[in-house]
Amino acid sequence: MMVIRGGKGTPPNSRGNSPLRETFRKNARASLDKSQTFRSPNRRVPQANGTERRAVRSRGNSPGNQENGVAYLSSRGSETGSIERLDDTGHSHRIISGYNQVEDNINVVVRVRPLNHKEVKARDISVIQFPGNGQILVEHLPNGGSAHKSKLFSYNVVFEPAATQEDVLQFSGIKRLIEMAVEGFRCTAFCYGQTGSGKTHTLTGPPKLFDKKKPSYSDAHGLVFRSFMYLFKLLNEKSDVSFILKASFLEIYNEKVIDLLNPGSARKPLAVRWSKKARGFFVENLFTVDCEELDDLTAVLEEGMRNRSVGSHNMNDYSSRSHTILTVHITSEQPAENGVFISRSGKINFVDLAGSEMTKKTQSEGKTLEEANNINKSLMVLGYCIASLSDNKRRNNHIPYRDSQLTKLLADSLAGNGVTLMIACISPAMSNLCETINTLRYAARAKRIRTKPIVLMDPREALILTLKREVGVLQSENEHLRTALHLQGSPSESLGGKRSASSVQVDLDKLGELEGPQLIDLVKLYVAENEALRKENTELFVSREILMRDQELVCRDNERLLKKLEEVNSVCCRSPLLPVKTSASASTLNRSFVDLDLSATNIWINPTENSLSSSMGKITLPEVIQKELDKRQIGASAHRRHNSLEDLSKAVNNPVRAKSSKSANPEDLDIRPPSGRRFSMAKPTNGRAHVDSPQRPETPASLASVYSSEWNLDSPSPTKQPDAPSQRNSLEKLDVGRQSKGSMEVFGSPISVADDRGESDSFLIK
Ligand SMILES: Nc1ncnc2c1ncn2[C@@H]1O[C@H](COP(=O)(O)OP(=O)(O)OP(=O)(O)O)[C@@H](O)[C@H]1O
Repeated sequence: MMVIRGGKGTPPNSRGNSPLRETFRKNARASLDKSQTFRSPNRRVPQANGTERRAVRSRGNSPGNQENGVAYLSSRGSETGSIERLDDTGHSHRIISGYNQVEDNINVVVRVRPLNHKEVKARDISVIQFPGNGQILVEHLPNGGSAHKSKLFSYNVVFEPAATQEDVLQFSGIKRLIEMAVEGFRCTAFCYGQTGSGKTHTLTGPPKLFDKKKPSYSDAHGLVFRSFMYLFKLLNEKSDVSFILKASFLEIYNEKVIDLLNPGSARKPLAVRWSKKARGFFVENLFTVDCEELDDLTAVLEEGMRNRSVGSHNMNDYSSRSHTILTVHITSEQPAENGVFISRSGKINFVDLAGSEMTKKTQSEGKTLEEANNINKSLMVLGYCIASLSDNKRRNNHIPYRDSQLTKLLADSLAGNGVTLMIACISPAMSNLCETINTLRYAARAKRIRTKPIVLMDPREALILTLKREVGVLQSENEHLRTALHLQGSPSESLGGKRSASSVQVDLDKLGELEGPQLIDLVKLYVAENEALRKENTELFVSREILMRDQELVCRDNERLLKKLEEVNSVCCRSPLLPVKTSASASTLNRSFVDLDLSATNIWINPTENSLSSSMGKITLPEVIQKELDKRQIGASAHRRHNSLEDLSKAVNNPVRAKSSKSANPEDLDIRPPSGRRFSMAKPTNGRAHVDSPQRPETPASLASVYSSEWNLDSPSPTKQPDAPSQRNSLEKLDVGRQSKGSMEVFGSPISVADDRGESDSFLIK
């Protein structure tokens, strides 16, 4: 298993000195050095003056993406262009041409192999022309009569017969695919074409390359090995990211999945199953090898190549008799903000499809014929799937992935969240015209398929990241509310003394090493802290709202009393008995809000109890009035109600239902039905809570009539007691019994109050 650990706070050189990393670097460097030998001999052409001229150059409007002076044809850009190579005689030959490509469609490139010895011997001619701009012109198509017609096809990139293996690596778009796999995408590169068209040659190299125990590196090495080297080069550059590589190699032979890394003497087939969790097919018990170094990946490739099924027929002496899939899983861990690591799981599949065969031409018989039939059948299913997926009308209908093992395993690459590159291999020979046209049509259809690439991220870490952000927001919001409400206490208190996730010092270097259970613990900690903060947040909002309501009631009562006083003064006395001045008037209270400058923050702050009580203290109320007020618990309510908040909060924070006998005092709440219409709760009778129906709303106006006593603040003698029964009822309604049972939810969640028979009703607190 390759682990290049990194993280915030760890100096790169200290990581670089780890023996594991040093081994990796040495190997990667050695392997990359070997890559120098891949340089095509005709890449630099000796000049008459003894200098060397670069043999690959761009022409026309080909992309200006220059690397070491070599023009690169981007397969994902919007440019069109071509690349030429100068031959030994100094003549230029175009080797590659490209056309702009639409993002997220399957990227299709075509490689045309040279005429082989057999074809040359048989004086076969090439029917392929290369007009440039990613186009292929196929000539000599039968036109029904004696004349011939031609057909033009367009692809992302076209590799002409002179293109080398290195050119395919550089210009096919495989490099971008590897980069995306490292970024967490699921990528697939697959070769398609008739038998003997050069699929295996393109992916892995010529036959017998892997027959030797220790193959020497050569120009002949195909795309897979070159991709491995590019992958390690990339990983080496990303020193701040840790990577874990794993590889598997399988073949689908006669519809049976065989593990090429662990075939066993009986070559027992493995089952292909559907994973509900991953929503995709997978091969059960497939051997997966941890790969620390490039050599490990190469060993996987060599082992698989040695174990795969190869046969001989008329058109290819080393014909693949199976479809092979080599997969490299790339898991990365990258430090993100707040000491959290982001994990991504990408992969890249290299798929070498067995070639379609015209059994008449290949003269297959017996075992080879059976193989050919299975190959053709599975390719036909693949063809159906591609045709359906490329047709906008049919792509949402049933796609027959389940009809072959191949399509099951390629389903995600074809239509899922992956990124796919198709390399269509064709023969230029006239004798293969029919198969060539079929392959080109196939490829043209595949080009129309759109995929939706997504990055796979570890959900636990994504969750940690989200929770951490949320905790931060809630903490600052709660801090703000606490300051506004003049409340003491730290968030840790609100967690009930529990350890908070934010207090845990996450060691960035060690986070990546955390095992599953430890990560789960961390997530749990964050969830707990998040919940506690939410609770606290709710409590603070409840406190604020209730204090506001209390204040409002006190102000209204005060105003009503003052109004009555004025009336009494004007009716009973010739001259006013008292200067109408109370420090607890609504205007005063409102002024105190202004003084606190809360309008700006839109946060209401309860005027300090001291200021309220001191101002109230200036007023000597008549005893009977004081009694009445005490009875109704007005004035002192702010304090009392504040105390009851604790209970209320407890009730609120307990699961939806909570006994109100201990928790909320409904008197302290302005309770409204869920519709928002306000109504009151009647005083409990015989221990029962009675809930008035919403059809009998109790408005602030009706509450205003509660205090109908007429009194003179200067005069100790009360003039009237509250007497009207309706008013008394209202008063009683206000003074809802503390014994009533109920349950509630605050702010958007219903509160229900149940009597001792279990009947309940729900409310919203505004
Ligand atoms: N671009 C090329 N340059 C030189 N030789 C090539 C090229 N492409 C293919 N060949 C040669 O053609 C022969 C057949 O190629 P290969 O085995 O790769 O075909 P294939 O498409 O994989 O066939 P099958 O489907 O039967 O496995 C091999 O000897 C291979 O080396």
